[in-house]
Amino acid sequence: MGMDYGKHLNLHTIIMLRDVIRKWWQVELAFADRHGMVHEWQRGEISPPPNAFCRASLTSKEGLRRCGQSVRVLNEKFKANKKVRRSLIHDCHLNFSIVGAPLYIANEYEGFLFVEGFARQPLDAREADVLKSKVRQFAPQHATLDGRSEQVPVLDGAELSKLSDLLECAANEIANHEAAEASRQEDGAPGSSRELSDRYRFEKIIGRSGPMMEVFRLMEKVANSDSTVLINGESGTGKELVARAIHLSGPRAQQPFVVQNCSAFNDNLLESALFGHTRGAFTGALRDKKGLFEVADSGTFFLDEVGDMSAALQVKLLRVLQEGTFLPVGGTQLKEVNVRVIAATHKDLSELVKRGEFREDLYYRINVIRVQLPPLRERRDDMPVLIDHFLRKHHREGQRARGLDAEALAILGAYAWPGNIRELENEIERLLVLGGDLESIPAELISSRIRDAVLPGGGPFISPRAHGKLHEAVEALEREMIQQGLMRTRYNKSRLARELGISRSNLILKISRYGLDKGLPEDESEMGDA
Ligand SMILES: Nc1ncnc2c1ncn2[C@@H]1O[C@H](COP(=O)(O)OP(=O)(O)OP(=O)(O)O)[C@@H](O)[C@H]1O
Repeated sequence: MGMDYGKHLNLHTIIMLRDVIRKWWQVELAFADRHGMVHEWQRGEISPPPNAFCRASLTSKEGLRRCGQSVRVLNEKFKANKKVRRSLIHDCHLNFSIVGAPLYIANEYEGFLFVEGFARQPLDAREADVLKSKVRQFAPQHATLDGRSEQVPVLDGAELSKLSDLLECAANEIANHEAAEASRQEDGAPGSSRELSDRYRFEKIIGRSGPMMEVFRLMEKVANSDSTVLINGESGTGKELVARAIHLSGPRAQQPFVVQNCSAFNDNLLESALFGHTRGAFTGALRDKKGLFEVADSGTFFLDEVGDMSAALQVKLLRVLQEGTFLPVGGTQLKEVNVRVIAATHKDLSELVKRGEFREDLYYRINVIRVQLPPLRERRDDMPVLIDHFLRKHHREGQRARGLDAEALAILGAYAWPGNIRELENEIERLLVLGGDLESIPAELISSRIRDAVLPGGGPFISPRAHGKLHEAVEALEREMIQQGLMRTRYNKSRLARELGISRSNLILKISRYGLDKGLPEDESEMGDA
C-alpha cells in the first residue's frame, strides 16, 4: 500500500519547514516515494529553483528525465542501506548535490525527503561555462541560459549538516504522525485489527514512536534465536514486558518463563533461589530444593537487575551461560540445564565493568544483543495510545468515563514521568477509581505530585500541545534567519519583510516573539525604514 504524501505536505510543521528551507538556503524541499518517483514532479508541481541550471534542466523533457534518474540513484542507495537510517548525499547529473533523509513508517522504507540543486563549494566562471554547455545539449531552448555562478546556492559542511538534521527530523515527524494515525484507525475499526496485529507481533506492548519501532525491530530479530539478550532501561519502562514478549514469540513459548530479581535478596538466599540447595547445605535446609535455573530448564530465565549480583554469583552465572552447568549450594554434582537468559538492568553495565564491580567476561557474554528501552519522557508521542490502553485495561463495569478532558491530557503530557509507564499506568488506574463515574475525567483529580510539577505555583497552564522536535528546529532556524537578516539590512524591517515574503507587521511579531528586539534602541530599530 503506497502512502499518501500529499497529506504530509499539509502538516503545519512541514509547510513551515519548506518555507524556511526555501528562504534560508534558496532550495526546495521535495518527496520521493519508495520507487524514487518525485511526488511534486509527478503532479507537475515543479517549483522553479533559483538555480538557473536546475531550472533549465527541470523544464526540459530530457533534463527532467536525467534529474529523475539522479533521484532514483539516491533511492537505490537508501534501499541498499536499510541499516543506516541517516541522510545521504548524492551528486546529480549536473554535479550539484542532493541530500535526502529516508522515511520509515512502521519499519517499512517509504521513500525519502530531499533537497537538490546546490553546490558544496562556489563555482568559478569556467565551471559555470562547462555547465551551460552541458545543459544546452539536452535543453537547446535554453541557448541563452543566464545561469551565473553566483546564483547557485552553496551549502558547505556546517550548513549541509544542519539541513540534513532538519530533513531527518522531518522524516521522524512524518513517521510519528503516520503511526499515531494508524493506531487511531486500529482503535476505531475493530475489523482491521486482525491484519494489524499480524504486523505488530508484540501486541501487548503499546507504542508506535520511533524509539519503540526500533525496539520492535530488535525484538523481531532476537525472538527466534537463542541468544542472550540484555535489556537496558529505567524502572517501569517495560523491561519485563519485553522479556516476556520475546519469550512468547520464540520457539520456547510453551516452556516456562521464570523471573528473578537479583537485588531483592541477600547473597546466600539468591544463590539458593537460583541454583537450589542440597539437604543440610545450611541450617534450615531440611530437604533438597530445586533452583530456578532448573525450573526454567528448556525455557527462558529473566534475570532482573543483573547488575546487583555479587562477584561470586557472577562467576556461577557465567558458567551456566557458557557451559550450561551449575552446582547447587552444598552439592557436589554438577547439574545441566538448557536455559535462555534474558537479563535486565537500569544501570550502565559498562560503567560497572570499568569500576570493577561487574565481570568483564560476563558482561560480554550477556551483552550479545542489547535492547534499549526509552524512558517515557523521550517517547511522548506514545502517550495518547498508552493512556487509551490503560483506560481500557482498568475500566470497571458500570464506569462511565471514556477519557480525560483536554486540560487533564495536557498536564499528563507535560509531566516528566520519572517512574515511566508504571507510574502512568498507576495514575490512570487511580483516576478511574476517583472519576470513573464522570463522563470525562477532569484535571483536578490528577495527583497533586504531578499537577504541582507541571504547574509551578498553580499558575495558568500554557502550551497544551507538546512541541515536536522539528517544530523547535524550524523555529530556531527562523530565528537565526531573522537575526542575520536584521544585521544584513541594518535593521530595515520593511526591506527584510519584503525579502522574506512576509508582511512587516508579521515580521515585527516574530522579532518580538524570538526576543530579537531586546537591547535594540527603539529609534535605531526604525532607522532604515524611513
Ligand atoms: N509499552 C508498554 N505498553 C503497555 N504497557 C506497558 C508498556 N511498558 C510497560 N508497561 C506496563 O508498565 C508496567 C511496568 O512494566 P515492567 O514491569 O515490564 O517494567 P520494568 O522496566 O521491568 O520495571 P522494573 O525495572 O521497575 O522492574 C507493567 O504493568 C507493564 O505492563
